[in-house]
Amino acid sequence: MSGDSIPQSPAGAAAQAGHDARPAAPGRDPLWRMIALARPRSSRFVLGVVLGALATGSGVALLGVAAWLIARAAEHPPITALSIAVVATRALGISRGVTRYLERLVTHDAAFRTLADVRVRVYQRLARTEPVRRFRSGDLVSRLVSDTDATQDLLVRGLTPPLAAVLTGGSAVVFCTVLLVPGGLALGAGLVLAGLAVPLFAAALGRRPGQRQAAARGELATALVDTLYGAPDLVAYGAMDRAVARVNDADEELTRIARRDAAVLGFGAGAVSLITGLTVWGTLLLGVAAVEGGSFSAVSLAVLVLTALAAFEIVAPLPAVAARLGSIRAGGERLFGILDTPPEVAPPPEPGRRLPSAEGSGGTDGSDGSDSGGAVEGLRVRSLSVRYGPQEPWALKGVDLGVAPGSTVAVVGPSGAGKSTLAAVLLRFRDPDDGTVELDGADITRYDADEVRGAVTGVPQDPHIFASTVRENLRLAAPASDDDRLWEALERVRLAGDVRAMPRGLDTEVGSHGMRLSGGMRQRLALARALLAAPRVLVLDEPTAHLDPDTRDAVTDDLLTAAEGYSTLLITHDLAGLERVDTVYVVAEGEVVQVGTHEELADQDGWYARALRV
Ligand SMILES: Nc1ncnc2c1ncn2[C@@H]1O[C@H](COP(=O)(O)OP(=O)(O)OP(=O)(O)O)[C@@H](O)[C@H]1O
Repeated sequence: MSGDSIPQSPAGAAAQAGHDARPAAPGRDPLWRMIALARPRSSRFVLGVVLGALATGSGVALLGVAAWLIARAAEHPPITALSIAVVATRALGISRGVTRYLERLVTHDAAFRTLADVRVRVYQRLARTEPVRRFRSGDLVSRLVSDTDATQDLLVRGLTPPLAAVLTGGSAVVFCTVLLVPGGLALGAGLVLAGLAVPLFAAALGRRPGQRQAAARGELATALVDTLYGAPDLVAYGAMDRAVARVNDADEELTRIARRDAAVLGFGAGAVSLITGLTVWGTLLLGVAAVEGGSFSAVSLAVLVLTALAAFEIVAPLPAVAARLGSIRAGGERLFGILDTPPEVAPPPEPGRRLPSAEGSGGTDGSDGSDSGGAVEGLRVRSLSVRYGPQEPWALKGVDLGVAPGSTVAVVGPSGAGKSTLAAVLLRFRDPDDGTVELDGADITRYDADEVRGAVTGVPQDPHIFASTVRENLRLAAPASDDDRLWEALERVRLAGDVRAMPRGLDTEVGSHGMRLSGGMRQRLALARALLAAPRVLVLDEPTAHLDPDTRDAVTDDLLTAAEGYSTLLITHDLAGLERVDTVYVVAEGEVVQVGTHEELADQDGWYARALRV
């Protein structure tokens, strides 16, 4: 069959399309998309804007009333003429504090709740693994922490204060215009300049450094994580100085950006102060002229000028917020870089559907029968073809193989033959482009990845051992397991003796990445963990790839002994121990080229016999 002529199954085509797409670019500005994340809490944010407007409005009104009170008091009126203003001053002073407190409470509460939703979405996306493999670890941490926090920054500082400023600023302008039209217009012009023109300019100035800031933070985190985790190798190869220099470079870049950021902030604050001064002077001069003309009272002049002065307090924080929009937008882009990462496996047609039980061998799940008709027990791979992109060569081409219940099957072949691709399909990390994989008669692409991984599990080439105790590493697979079950699993993989000899037994800390264990012990621990999950099929993907030749044979032997009774698929390029497996499939360039027992293949002319002789 010509590789390119293999037709694609719907699931494969969907996954292919998803895989080939770069992180989806929905075309909308990340700032709007971040604001849209807050939609479920929109009523709280609206309440926050109203409270913010009341707080700033109280502040402006307080100064206006205070100005009236002082100016009117200078005319020595009867005390009753001042009593309402005295009460109003007290009331406004209290309401300013109370509404400000409530505004902070409501908007922060809404922002933190939104942030919690966003973090859950990001973690759920990461749990589907594609982003974890696509991004470097330090960069990923930076995306998880700082870039997710950018959403909070936008919602708390970038959303409610400008909207509250529009409400209060507009009211102040209307009030001042009612007092004195030229004064109100001057205030309006000043507020537009300070609250709109300066922030827009600050946003334009801050856009470039802001964009670079998020990436620079990611670069610094990546350089740090690489240096810390790679320290032994860096020291061994004398490359530590270069790694530290990379960290320094990233740090200097971040400092340069912070300096530029500070300059933009300084410009914004200075420009607002200048405009405030000029506008207040302008209203004062216009007011004085009106007083001299006899059309305006001296008391109103005091109110006009102090109201104008107070109104600028509303817009003063806006340039700083605007200057940060560049880095917030860049943080949003990086955040959506994770959320938009396309899935490598298509979602099943009926999410949440359970795999039919092994005893039922298909047909018990109420399916339409297409994945249970003529069901065979165990794992069955039929005409499986996979490639990593429409232009890529086929990694697997029309592969057929089966693992009967309780049997052990090995897939062997040279590097690049497609063995790991097969493991990825079986564990539902990739979809077939053509063909099917059936577990006890059920097509695995019709089930959620988690459901499939509960039934097909195993030991990857480089299993992750968590920086915790032996017990916790084991209980990851079966949290309810008691110690007897854990010891049973350890006995089975021949690790119990080693763990008993450890100072704290099951409570021994194994170190980061299991560094306090030998390579063989790590593989055994990973297999014990897989056995505790009680899978229907065990997939051992090159379980001894990282071990030295002496340990390799013993570990393979022990793993095969431990896996006895399970349906086991051993993927390996190492032929040691294969006399113990029931069937060996030889894969080369994505195709099955030989099938048989070890003895049969050893007698045949072919890759297997040649590899045995090496
Ligand atoms: N993520 C990927 N993107 C593109 N091509 C890939 C990817 N992973 C594997 N391939 C290609 O698919 C083919 C099969 O690779 P695979 O890793 O499955 O082989 P393998 O037999 O497991 O090799 P090894 O023993 O060296 O791991 C190779 O040509 C490889 O270059």
